[in-house]
Amino acid sequence: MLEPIIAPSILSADFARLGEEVDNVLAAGADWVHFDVMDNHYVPNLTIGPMVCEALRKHGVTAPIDVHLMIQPVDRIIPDFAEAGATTISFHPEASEHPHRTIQAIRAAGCQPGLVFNPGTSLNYLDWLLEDIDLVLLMSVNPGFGGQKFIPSTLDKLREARRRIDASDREIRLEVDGGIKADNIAEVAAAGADTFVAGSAIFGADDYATVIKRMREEIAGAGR
Ligand SMILES: O=C(CO)[C@@H](O)[C@H](O)COP(=O)(O)O
Repeated sequence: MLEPIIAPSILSADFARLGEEVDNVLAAGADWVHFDVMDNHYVPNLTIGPMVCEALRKHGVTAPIDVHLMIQPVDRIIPDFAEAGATTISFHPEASEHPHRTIQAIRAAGCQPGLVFNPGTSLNYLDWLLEDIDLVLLMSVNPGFGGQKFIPSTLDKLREARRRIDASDREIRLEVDGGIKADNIAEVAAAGADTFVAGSAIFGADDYATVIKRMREEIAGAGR
């Protein structure tokens, strides 16, 4: 099992003070910055794009930026995000007409490709794509908004994704996103996740360091 990664979703940060918020959450012990891109087409909300990613890099953010594309079409924005400093770029396979081509485009742009699965999307896309990606992201809410409740069937799906990843000899991260809190992160870790996105649970806390520390303790105690 890979070392756990905590990736706060900046969707729940104060956008008026984004650079400071990202600095604070990284200083509080976060590993990655989770960057949610919504287009008001594939999902019913509109957020941020490559210019904001580039602005965070110019601000001095050196931590990995984990870009989650909730957009359709997917491919034409990939070079822009790569140039803006994205580390991983994950997309929803059903939003791309040619998911394998999209994965190749992300890799060719110098980023790590990931596939994202909505609660209702089958893992069957992994049958022929797992060996080409570096990250599997399971949504534990329907994408579009922060602050939603964790969907419990994600636990079985995580176990199935873990089984598939363990059958591969490549290093592939298993990320989970949606309704992750200090109170449920242990069961999510026990089900096989190694990378944890949390928005409201971290940015809604008075003290980011305390909640991140508690999350790490819960993960460590989960008997992974
Ligand atoms: O991608 C999304 C929502 O579409 C997530 O990254 C949320 O931003 C997570 O927020 P919380 O459920 O942790 O508040």
